[in-house]
Amino acid sequence: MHFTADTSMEQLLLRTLAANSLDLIYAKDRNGHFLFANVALAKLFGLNSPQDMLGKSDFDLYPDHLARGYHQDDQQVIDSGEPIADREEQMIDIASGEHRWYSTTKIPLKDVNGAIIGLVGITRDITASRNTKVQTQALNRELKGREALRNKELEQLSATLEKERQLMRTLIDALPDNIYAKDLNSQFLLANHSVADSMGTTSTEILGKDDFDFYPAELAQQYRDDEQKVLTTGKALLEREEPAVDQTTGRTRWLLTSKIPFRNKSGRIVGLVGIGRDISRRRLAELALRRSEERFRSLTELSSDWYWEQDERSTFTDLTDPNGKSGFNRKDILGRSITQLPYCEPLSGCWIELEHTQSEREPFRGFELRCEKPGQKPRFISLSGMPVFDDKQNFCGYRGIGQDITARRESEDRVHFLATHDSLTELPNRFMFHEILDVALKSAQRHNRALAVLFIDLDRFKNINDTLGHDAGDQLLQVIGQRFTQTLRASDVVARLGGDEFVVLLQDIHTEQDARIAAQKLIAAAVNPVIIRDQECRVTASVGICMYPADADDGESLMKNADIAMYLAKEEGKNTYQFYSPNLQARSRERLELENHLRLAVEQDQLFLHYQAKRDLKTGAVAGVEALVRWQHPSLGVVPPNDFIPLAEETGLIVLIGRWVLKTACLQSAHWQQQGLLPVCMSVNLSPRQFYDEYLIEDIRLALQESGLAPANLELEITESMVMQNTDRAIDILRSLKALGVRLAIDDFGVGYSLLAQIKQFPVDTLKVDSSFIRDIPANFEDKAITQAIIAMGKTLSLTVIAEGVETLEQESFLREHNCDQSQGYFFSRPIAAEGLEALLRDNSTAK
Ligand SMILES: Nc1nc2c(ncn2[C@@H]2O[C@@H]3COP(=O)(O)O[C@H]4[C@@H](O)[C@H](n5cnc6c(=O)[nH]c(N)nc65)O[C@@H]4COP(=O)(O)O[C@H]3[C@H]2O)c(=O)[nH]1
Repeated sequence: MHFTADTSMEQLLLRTLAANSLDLIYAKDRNGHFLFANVALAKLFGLNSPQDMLGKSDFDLYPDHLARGYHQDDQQVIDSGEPIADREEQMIDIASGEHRWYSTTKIPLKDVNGAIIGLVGITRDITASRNTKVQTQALNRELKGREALRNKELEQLSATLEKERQLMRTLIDALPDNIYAKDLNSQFLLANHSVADSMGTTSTEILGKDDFDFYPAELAQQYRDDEQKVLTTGKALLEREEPAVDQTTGRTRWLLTSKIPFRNKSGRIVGLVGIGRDISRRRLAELALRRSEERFRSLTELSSDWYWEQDERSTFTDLTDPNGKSGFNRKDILGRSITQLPYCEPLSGCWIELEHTQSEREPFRGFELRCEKPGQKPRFISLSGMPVFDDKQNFCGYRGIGQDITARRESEDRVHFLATHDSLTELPNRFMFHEILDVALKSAQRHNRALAVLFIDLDRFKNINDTLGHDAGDQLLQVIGQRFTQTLRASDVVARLGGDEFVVLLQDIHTEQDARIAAQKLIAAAVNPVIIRDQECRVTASVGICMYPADADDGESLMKNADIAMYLAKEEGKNTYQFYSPNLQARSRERLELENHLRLAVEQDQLFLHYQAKRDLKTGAVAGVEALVRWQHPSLGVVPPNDFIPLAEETGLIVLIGRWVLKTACLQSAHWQQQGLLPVCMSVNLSPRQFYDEYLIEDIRLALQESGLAPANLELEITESMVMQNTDRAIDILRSLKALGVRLAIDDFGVGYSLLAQIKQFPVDTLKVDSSFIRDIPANFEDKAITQAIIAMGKTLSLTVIAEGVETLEQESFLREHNCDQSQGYFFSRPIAAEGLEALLRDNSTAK
């Protein structure tokens, strides 16, 4: 079927549209022959008019393979009655030969009955849009691909970020430091476990809160102020040490805190990051260290110690000496070793020993040095040091302390001095003397030289000690000790053995004569008076000499033999010297035996009394009786008092003997009275020791009490010398005795040359003229004059005067003539036993 010219308006419009359409518009019959084609289609085939298309099929226009395809599509539309819409397909532009894309819609062409008579097709050149579409699709595809990629990347990134976030979180939570972030209001944006734990909360709960929610206000305010400063100034706060209170334990911890501002992209500060490291331990350690250092410093300041350090060459590198006790300036010692210390020398050991110790890197303790700077007192220091090693055990040097031990050393020297010297005289003591003697003996042996030991005992020293008191005695010993030392040569040694005993070592001597001269000098030195408390005190010295090697060849024997010789000198009358000789030893032994026997004598009642009567020169009657002690020695027979009283006095046994005499004499006198005899005064001798014995008064009181004797019938005889030494003390004792009611007599008067004025002070009743003045009467004019004077003096003082040792009628006549009150002596009566005297007393009683 063809379209005709008389189609309606509508057809016209369609034709116009179709003719002008750029799309290819066509209609085909059921066989595929074109019923209609518009201009655009005709142009496609290079035909001038669409009319040229009519009746043709695609096989006429297209290559077969294309035509077949189109034909199939056509048939499909015709057969199925279903249109093909917008089928895109590529077609060749026949005119240009180029491939172009078309979108084809084929719709079944129906007649008025609805029967399909062909098809209508519209094909639009969509090459451009297709290309655009393809491009767009490609672009989209690419975009999609990219998006997918990006999404993948984003996913990966986010996974990575999450991982990192987790990692970071784990990390910051695992860190022991406080890590947190805060916003501009100091509110927490982030906080790790450490922060949360210290605040007693959780990392989540903390968010949005600030320090005021957890800390005391003052502390929180301090934090806030710091943070605001960081946030406003933009300056980080770095490593500030600050306290923090642990909210769980309440414990104050110390944190080393840094707060750093952080900014957004535009550089504006939006918050801060904080890191706080717990430095409590470090601080405690520092505190402990500081305290330890302070302690060390204050102890160093307090102590007399100083502290030093040395390098590996053992030279000083440091000196801590806050009190300047070392006596060294730093510059004096830095760079020097101990052996190079100025003005110092070793005391203990020697430099080599110390150097060896230090080279062996061994510790040393108490290495003592003597330091003596010119013109200064020597100082003593002690150094102790320990080697110092580093972690790898490499030797780094020494460190140690120093101590000024001058005081200790001086006191040690003092102790040594005291141990070896007599504290009173400061002379060497017995111990020291033995040491010196041993050394001297060895030297004498080696050099074949002689030496001498002189034993000195002061005569009458005990008397002075007893009468003047111990202080005076001590003073005397000091003076005599000094004199002895000054008298001898520097090489000689004077020592004090104790009491009044001195010993001298003469070293450089050749003969006995040298020792003799020394002994004479010593005796002369002792004899010079010593003024003590304004009183002249005199002692003499008895010296015993023992020579090495002649008399002994060891120290002990030398001392012993010199002692024996000294006793001989005493026996020889004192104030003299005596050389040792072997027979002296026998005498000394005898003396020792006597002493032992005397002791036994007291215990075994070997002592007894003789009594000597005194005559009243006016009446001729017995005026009194003197008790005189005797010793009935088991083998020697009766020993006279002059043979044992001095020994008893020396050994102190006299006190016991005297007590016994007192008691016995009082009992005897009382006994005579009980026998009906007239009471006579009983005289008893007191020895110096006894006189000054602290129990004397008590002894007398007891003797009187036990015997019942009236005190007035007891007279105590004391010698002139006993009271003249320490008159004050003697007067005191005499007064105490007088207070007992007893009589007192001065015996042996005249030999001591006492002055009348002195005698006046003593509360005595009787003066006994010494027998030495009587002995040569009437021949000796002088003795007569002295006796006369003594009697006169006694009478002036209203004292009873009695003469001793009256042996002849002439003597007694002389005494009576010169108003002497009484006489005592062999002329009237010898000392006799109690029984004999009892008879005399009886006669005396009957005569009255
Ligand atoms: N040649 C001579 N001698 C005469 C004569 N008349 C008396 N005698 C002796 O002279 C001494 C007198 O005693 P004395 O001067 O106190 O001297 C006493 C006295 O100092 C002391 N003595 C005696 N008995 C004691 C005593 O009990 N205690 C103390 N402490 N000393 C005593 O011993 C010294 C000597 O005593 P005796 O040997 O008993 O010696 C006695 C006596 O026997 C005489 O006419 N011619």
